[in-house]
Amino acid sequence: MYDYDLLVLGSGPSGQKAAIAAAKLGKRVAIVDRRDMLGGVCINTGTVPSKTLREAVLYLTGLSQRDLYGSSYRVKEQITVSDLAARTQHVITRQTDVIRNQLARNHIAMLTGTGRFADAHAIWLDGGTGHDTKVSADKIVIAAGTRPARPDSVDFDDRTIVDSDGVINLEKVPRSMVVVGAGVIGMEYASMFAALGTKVTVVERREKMLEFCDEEIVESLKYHLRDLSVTFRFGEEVAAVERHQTAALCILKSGKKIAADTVMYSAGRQGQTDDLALEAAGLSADKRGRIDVDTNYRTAVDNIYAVGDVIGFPALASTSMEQGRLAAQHACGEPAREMHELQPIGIYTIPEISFVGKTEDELTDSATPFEVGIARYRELARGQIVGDSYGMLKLLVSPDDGRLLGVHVFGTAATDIVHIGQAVMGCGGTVDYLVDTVFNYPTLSEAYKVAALDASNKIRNITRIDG
Ligand SMILES: Cc1cc2nc3c(=O)[nH]c(=O)nc-3n(C[C@H](O)[C@H](O)[C@H](O)COP(=O)(O)OP(=O)(O)OC[C@H]3O[C@@H](n4cnc5c(N)ncnc54)[C@H](O)[C@@H]3O)c2cc1C
Ligand SMILES: NC(=O)c1ccc[n+]([C@@H]2O[C@H](COP(=O)([O-])OP(=O)(O)OC[C@H]3O[C@@H](n4cnc5c(N)ncnc54)[C@H](O)[C@@H]3O)[C@@H](O)[C@H]2O)c1
Repeated sequence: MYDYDLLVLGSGPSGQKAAIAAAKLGKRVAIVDRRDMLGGVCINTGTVPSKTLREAVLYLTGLSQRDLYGSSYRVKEQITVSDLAARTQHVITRQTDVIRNQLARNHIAMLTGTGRFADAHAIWLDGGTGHDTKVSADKIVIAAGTRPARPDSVDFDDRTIVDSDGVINLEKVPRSMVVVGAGVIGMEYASMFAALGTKVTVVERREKMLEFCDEEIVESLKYHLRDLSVTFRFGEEVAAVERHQTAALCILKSGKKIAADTVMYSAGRQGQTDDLALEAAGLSADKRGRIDVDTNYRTAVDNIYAVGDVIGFPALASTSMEQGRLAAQHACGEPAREMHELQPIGIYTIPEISFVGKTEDELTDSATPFEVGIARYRELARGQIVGDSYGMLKLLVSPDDGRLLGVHVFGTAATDIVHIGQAVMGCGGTVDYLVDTVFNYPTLSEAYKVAALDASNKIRNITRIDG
């Protein structure tokens, strides 16, 4: 008899949902995580702190209100790190309490410490007492997540040269900053610091950034960030980052050197599998620490599952939660439907970006005909009311049957309103539904109707000409 029916390694979004799903099926469940890491990277160093920091930045700088009150409008003149940290700490504490409560009321045992495999049905729990405890389970779910990649060529000191974990603990708002890597993490933090008045330089190895997004929207983002004095260096690779007395020095392969108060290295992440003694369970990870799974999130060993960032793409809190739930259902022999293929992407840059479905480039590459319908926030009453003159919603519509092929949103509440398009697409709706629907007025959601009318008008014009 095992100690538990299901044991989860890691309490991030995927681990929590796996544990709760199994508990709801009446299983005896335990979840293991290190002290002070309840909620995982998501709550403690990643999603939640970064999104809270963004809200604090937007509020205190008054940036989103400047269209209405003038370019010098600010809520607070000198914004300090403690102004920003206060809000972040408050939200982390509250969210951790919520998670602790949810786990407790589902009778999930919380085991504190680092787990490593003893064999395929047991782990050693190192609680820091000097005496490891063996805990066994019928099924084990690995939800160990990732940590920032830290190459040897970068002289991290967690003060002037930081990764995305360290950036939330900076002692002061830097006057200048180099962001290495224009991925999602890099661009979200570049936006926040630029809004705070830091002179930001972004160095990116590729010629373009956020290539999976709509190109027009990425162009708009670059325009806005340049307006906040961000410099982009595309097609440039950082070879090394050195710490000096007064500043950090970023050395590019091209020979350029960039000095800055702070360097944030955000060029990828590494699966947290090196502490897991995977070989004791008959498992292994790839060189980026990721574990292979099948469509049911089962690893090469039948009773062991892996979910969340540790299995790689798309590595989002949103998808991780679903993976955890589905893995637990499968492990407990409970039938479940597959995750819906339509998954939204939300990027909390300033302004924010969100989309679902295909991009124009993808449709063009696959020779799929489409028409574009656009709504600009500045032409919506709500856009004027909230002072967003740059936002836009773009619908990509099939001229053959009116199906929505993609929805792309830029600006205020993009990450929320994208779900309207996702629901219509997911239910097989067409552009006609949006044309015929009455939306609350004044709202940003009304953009759907405006864009749908735009696309329908264009399709009708072509049909008239084409016969
Ligand atoms: C700066 C940043 C911003 C982000 N923003 C967003 C966003 O806006 N939206 C979004 O959807 N996603 C975002 N993400 C991604 C999101 O945070 C991750 O996808 C999500 O946290 C992954 O969840 P997970 O369940 O894999 O576990 P994680 O949250 O990675 O947590 C893993 C947990 O496992 C524990 N663990 C590891 N090894 C062991 C062991 N041996 N024993 C015990 N415990 C162990 C760790 O301590 C940790 O608590 C962001 C990430 C970062 C870094
Ligand atoms: N809003 C969100 O959903 C959100 C927010 C943050 C993070 N995340 C997730 O976190 C994960 C990690 O994000 P990330 O941004 O760290 O990784 P990433 O791999 O997406 O981006 C890293 C970037 O750094 C560049 N790069 C690598 N080495 C370089 C070098 N030496 N010099 C210059 N450029 C270099 C790469 O070309 C790449 O564009 C992603 O999977 C992302 O989905 C999601």
